[in-house]
Amino acid sequence: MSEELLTESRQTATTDPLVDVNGLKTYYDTGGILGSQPVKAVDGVDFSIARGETLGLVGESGCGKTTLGRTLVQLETATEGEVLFDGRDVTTLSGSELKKWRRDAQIVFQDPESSLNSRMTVGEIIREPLDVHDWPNFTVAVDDPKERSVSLSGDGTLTDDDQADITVTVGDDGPTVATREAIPMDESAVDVSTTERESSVTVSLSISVSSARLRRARVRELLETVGLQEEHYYRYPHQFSGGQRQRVGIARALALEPEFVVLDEPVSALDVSVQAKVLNLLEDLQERFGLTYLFIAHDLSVVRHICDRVAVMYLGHIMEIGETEELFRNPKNPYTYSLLSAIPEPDPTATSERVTLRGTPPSPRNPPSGCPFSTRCPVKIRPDGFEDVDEHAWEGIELLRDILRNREQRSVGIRERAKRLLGLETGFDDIVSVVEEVFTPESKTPETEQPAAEEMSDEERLEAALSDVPSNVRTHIEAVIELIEADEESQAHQLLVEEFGSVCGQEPPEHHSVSETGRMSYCHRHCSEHEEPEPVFGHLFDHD
Ligand SMILES: Nc1ncnc2c1ncn2[C@@H]1O[C@H](COP(=O)(O)OP(=O)(O)OP(=O)(O)O)[C@@H](O)[C@H]1O
Repeated sequence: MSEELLTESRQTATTDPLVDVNGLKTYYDTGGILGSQPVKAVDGVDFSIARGETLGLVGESGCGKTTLGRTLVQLETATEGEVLFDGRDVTTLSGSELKKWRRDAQIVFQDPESSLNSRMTVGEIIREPLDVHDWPNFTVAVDDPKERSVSLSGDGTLTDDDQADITVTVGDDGPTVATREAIPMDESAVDVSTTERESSVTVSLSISVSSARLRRARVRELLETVGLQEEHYYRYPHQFSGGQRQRVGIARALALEPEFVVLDEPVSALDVSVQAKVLNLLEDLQERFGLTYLFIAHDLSVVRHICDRVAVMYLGHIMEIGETEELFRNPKNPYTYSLLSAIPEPDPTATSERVTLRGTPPSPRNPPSGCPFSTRCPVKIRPDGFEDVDEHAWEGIELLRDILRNREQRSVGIRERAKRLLGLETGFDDIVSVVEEVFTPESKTPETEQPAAEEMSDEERLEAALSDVPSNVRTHIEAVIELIEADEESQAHQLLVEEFGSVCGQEPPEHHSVSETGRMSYCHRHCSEHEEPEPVFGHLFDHD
């Protein structure tokens, strides 16, 4: 497709949303006893997916991708917010209305091994949704050029939907019948007659083929559609390879002709050689049936290849969302940048700097206040007066604060928390050891320069660790140490927040438009007063 055409089709796509998500939250364990916090798996997201578009959803493990995908197809109940599907909020549907809508939105799971019932044949697996939904419903549309009132007798249900299973056209030479392509039924299986009056017409319909037979025929067609063979109908999942099993999962998802499909890591469990084939199949199916996809993935190169736009998720929030190529080439959000910088650069002469994120994301039970990424952000805004503190000392402050922040884990000792956060195997005996670990200048770490720690007093060890830390920082770190030694951990944390905190840890950011194509980024750095990023990370925002 030429560049121009691509742009044009994408512009058309974004003006016609099929799925429109507003303020969506999905929390788990909301009825927690003893005041325990819910898991805020999805914590207020807004985005839309255009008809025919593939939106990628990426982010570290546990950031809420699967929960978001499952909430969109109503396999999880939204705690708050709405999911508009063709303009209708599906979070409020229940009973038969919900069942009817489920046909339109399906999901393909990551692991075809565990998502397919091993005791059912492949045919039964694909047929199951058809049975559950009593497919086909034999909806009948009547096209009468004289536009008289129409009634139906015999088989079928009258509809004015242009996607009716059977269309009867009333004509001077008698009625003619057309069946929809997805119904594997010959027109000759429908016996139709009409009784016409001046202002009304009655259509009598008799269908001579059983639903069971049609379902079997539909399954055979679906097998072929996904690149399997008719004779696979009676085989069991264990007789197939991983790629074939995923094709079965895809056929099952397509059985009811959905408009929207959540693909939850559809190729992650497959051999690399098979991945491309399944991805090609998904692309072909999208084109053939006009499908809209939410494509959840870990593998960013796959996302870059297959998605029109990408949403980057962190701790239940969408940090950045926009057109794929633009976002990959020039990420605007510090988290997107960090995530992308972890991909090995194909061009060895490329100069962009890698950002290694420390530790793992915070728990969604206890997310940070302010920006969700604030505890790990490489370009977090500093408060006035500390702009010149060197990176190493500032990183020490952030680490110390993070160790103390995790109130949820208060039962876990400071030593253990430090160990988990820093990913170090060596233990920490006390706060002095922690301060030593996080603040000791790198130039002083070789053992030859220092007497062994056990030969030094605590004062000497702290002196060595904080020797390069500027006095305006050091005063506060010493106060923190005193508070921790007095068992006043939460006060120590409070002190760090008050002295070294900034807007990033205090207020949630806004979503800022960061490109002409409408890409959005959730970061305080886009506010005019904070636009000047620190020189060390200047390249993050100076990339065009
Ligand atoms: N049924 C559940 N009950 C309680 N917590 C849950 C449940 N399902 C998921 N979670 C939690 O919600 C958070 C988001 O999980 P989710 O599976 O949506 O993330 P993810 O980004 O899809 O992760 P992965 O990439 O590993 O699949 C995690 O902290 C997870 O432990």
